[in-house]
Amino acid sequence: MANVLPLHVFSSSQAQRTSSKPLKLTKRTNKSNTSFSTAKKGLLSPSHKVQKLNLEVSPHRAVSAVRLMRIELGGAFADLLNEKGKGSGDNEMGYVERTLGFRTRDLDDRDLRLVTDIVGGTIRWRRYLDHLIGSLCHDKSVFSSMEPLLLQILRIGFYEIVKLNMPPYAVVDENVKLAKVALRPGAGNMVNGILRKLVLVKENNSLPLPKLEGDDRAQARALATLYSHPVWMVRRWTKYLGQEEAIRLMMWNNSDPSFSLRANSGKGITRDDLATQLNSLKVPHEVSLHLDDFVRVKIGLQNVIRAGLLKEGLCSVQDESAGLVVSVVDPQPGDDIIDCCAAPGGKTLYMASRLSGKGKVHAIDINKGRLRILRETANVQKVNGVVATIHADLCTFSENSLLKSGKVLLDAPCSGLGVLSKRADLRWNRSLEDLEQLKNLQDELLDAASTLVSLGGVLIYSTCSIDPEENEDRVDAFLGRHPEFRIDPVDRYVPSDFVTKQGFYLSNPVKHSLDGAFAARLVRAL
Ligand SMILES: C[S@@+](CC[C@H](N)C(=O)[O-])C[C@H]1O[C@@H](n2cnc3c(N)ncnc32)[C@H](O)[C@@H]1O
Repeated sequence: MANVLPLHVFSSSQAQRTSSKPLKLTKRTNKSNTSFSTAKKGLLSPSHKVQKLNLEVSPHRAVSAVRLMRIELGGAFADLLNEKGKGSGDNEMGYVERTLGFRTRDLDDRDLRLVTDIVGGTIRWRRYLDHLIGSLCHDKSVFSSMEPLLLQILRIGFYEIVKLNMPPYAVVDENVKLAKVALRPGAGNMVNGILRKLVLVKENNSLPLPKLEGDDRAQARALATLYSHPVWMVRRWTKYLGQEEAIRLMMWNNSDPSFSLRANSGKGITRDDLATQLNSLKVPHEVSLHLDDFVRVKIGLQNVIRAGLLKEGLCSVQDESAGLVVSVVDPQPGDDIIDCCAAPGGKTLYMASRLSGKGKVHAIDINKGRLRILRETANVQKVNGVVATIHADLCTFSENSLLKSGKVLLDAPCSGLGVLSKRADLRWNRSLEDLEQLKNLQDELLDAASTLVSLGGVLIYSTCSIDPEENEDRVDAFLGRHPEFRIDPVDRYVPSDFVTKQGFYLSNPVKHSLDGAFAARLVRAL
């Protein structure tokens, strides 16, 4: 980290005496009005002469607490790639300084790993953790009016003790220190009291958790707390999958995600080349059983990012479930493909790499910024010669365009219910109402995309959802409106294990240990 300004090292006792605390945290009443102001302008200004360095607070906890605040306010993402892709340690400490008014020592690799684990885990387990915290506060109003930073510190402590099984008294001490320095001594005392109660009930094996009993509603509420998901998701999955399978799915969503890397054949990189690079970086990996260009990585993605493999376009992070959607499209050299909702380009770029320099992928998207990312990545990955971007609303574009193709992909906006293990915060940002709106949008986009399919051509409809109402039901409804289309079973394109009875592609997180994804091939009559 480039410390260009003189540092003033200070201790927690000094911190408590510091009168110009930059953080003003409002009381938490509900999520939507949660707010906190960042440091006073003076502390942010480049002319500020002294950075306060606190060596007593553990860096990963300070960074985690601030990141959790930012995620709740919508200013950050919880997934590994976003947090690490930015080169991160420096950025993160900058946020700590601007938010809390002090820096800690620089984050090392272990700290960065801990931040990832703690932030991801604390978000996934939020409902469970809040239930425990609320139960151990001496009265309900203490929890409901708790200030946001204090709550985040408690969630971190609870997660470390209950889910990471870290040495409890060290966790108590460290989080008390953080609360004292970042807030005030009284906050430290409160953290101390509640965490110590937790240690006691955990040691006695008497965590105050709900029992799975009563009617369906009561059981759904208990499961939602025990496995930390919104109640509506539990009810939906119980209805579609049964209780046991729903529990397995929630356990998958709460597990540490693994990532797949795609060797970029567009740049002449083979999977063997990628494996050699990973070996030299000491990143353990396994080759994909389903796709020639893919490897799976459980740990060490940080090393891959730091070594610049992504930046140089040698490989991309792409889940095999998304790669298999491209297999369903079956791009061949010389093809002209329309990708209707293309940005940020995961599938466009993989399809482009499979064209071996011949043909074109027309990448349409309504979002200019995401489309710019797609263009830049296509340049880096050296597939820009076969990618043309079109910034447009698919619905108006399809009304006015003469462009038609024998292969049209609609990777529709969806709930993302198949990718909850990677997108830790997504479960809390989705509602049943969103699902209804998305279904209408999916129908509209399907109708629009279908007009771009030439006679005898194929429309591939895909989502990263496992919800039948976004998948099979949308296809059924489409076929009802468009009798000129029929289902083309996907068994020629993906392993039989992924083919549903109706001939669709479905990757099931529990069964395949991949993200959930869906695709249907719909052929237009000649
Ligand atoms: C699921 S994402 C696509 C992901 C992409 N296919 C990939 O593999 O990286 C859905 C995309 O649809 C785009 N979108 C939503 N409504 C649209 C519309 N009316 N016209 C065109 N694009 C739209 C969004 O901007 C978003 O980028």
